[in-house]
Amino acid sequence: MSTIVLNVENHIAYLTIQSPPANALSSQIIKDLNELLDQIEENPTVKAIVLHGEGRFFSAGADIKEFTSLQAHSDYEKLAKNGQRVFQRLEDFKIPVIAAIHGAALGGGLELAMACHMRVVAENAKIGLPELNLGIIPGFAGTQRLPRYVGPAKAYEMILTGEPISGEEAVAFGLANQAVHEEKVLEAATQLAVKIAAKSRPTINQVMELVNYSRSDKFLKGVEAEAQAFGKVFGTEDAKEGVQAFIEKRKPKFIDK
Ligand SMILES: C/C=C/C(=O)SCCNC(=O)CCNC(=O)[C@H](O)C(C)(C)COP(=O)(O)OP(=O)(O)OC[C@H]1O[C@@H](n2cnc3c(N)ncnc32)[C@H](O)[C@@H]1OP(=O)(O)O
Repeated sequence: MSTIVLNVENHIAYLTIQSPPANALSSQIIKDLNELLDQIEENPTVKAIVLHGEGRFFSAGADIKEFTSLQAHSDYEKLAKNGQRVFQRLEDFKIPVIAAIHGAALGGGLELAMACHMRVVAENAKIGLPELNLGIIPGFAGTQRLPRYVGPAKAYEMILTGEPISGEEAVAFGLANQAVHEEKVLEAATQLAVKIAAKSRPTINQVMELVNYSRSDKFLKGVEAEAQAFGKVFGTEDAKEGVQAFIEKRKPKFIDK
């Protein structure tokens, strides 16, 4: 069964993605995340959140196998909008969220991590937006958040080549706060959360509200355009080919249509 588990300890809420083998973000996981945010919101003791994944990866992205169950452009657009809405809620949260990333944060996995406020990564983690390898485009606001962190030149390179960067590179480009050995990721994220949890909750809440104003006005427009484009791109032959090639574990043959 795929899910996310919530565990609150010493003012820190741990959200653990448990969806083997890749912690792929199915619609169910995104729904579960939204419900757990309701629970955290109702808990006045929580002052910091650590989001991590059980098993080999933080998350390898949206559930590619679930894509094959959808048909209409509007279904894919809805899938993108739903993920964007929950990730936006996370970014707007009044409690800081630290993503603890090991293994891989790819596609929707990185988009989820980018909606968090801080990222602690494994030095050897694979971090990227590989959607174009599937003949599709990012759909959970990756085209809007990645340039914000790494600047447009690196964002173009990462999205257009689909190639991941390492945790160490992610720190160098401003995408992550610190890179540590993969076995120390959760511990390092917890240490950061403990420092935050020592502060007064009203001051934490105020900072979360204020830093959000630094976002560009065009961000939400860009996010909406991305969801529409995500739906449209699924109408191409190349999207069908890319998704099928992933499932069949072979290289896609794109025909530019
Ligand atoms: C709006 C958002 C859109 C998106 O997010 S689109 C998805 C973007 N993400 C990706 O394209 C990443 C795809 N996955 C990979 O590149 C690789 O996988 C990894 C680098 C994460 C790991 O590679 P390796 O160590 O060689 O393992 P493995 O055999 O490829 O994967 C292990 C199992 O995990 C499943 N899996 C991996 N990623 C996904 C996914 N995103 N959705 C559904 N399943 C996934 C595989 O199929 C396989 O499963 P089995 O063991 O049954 O063959």
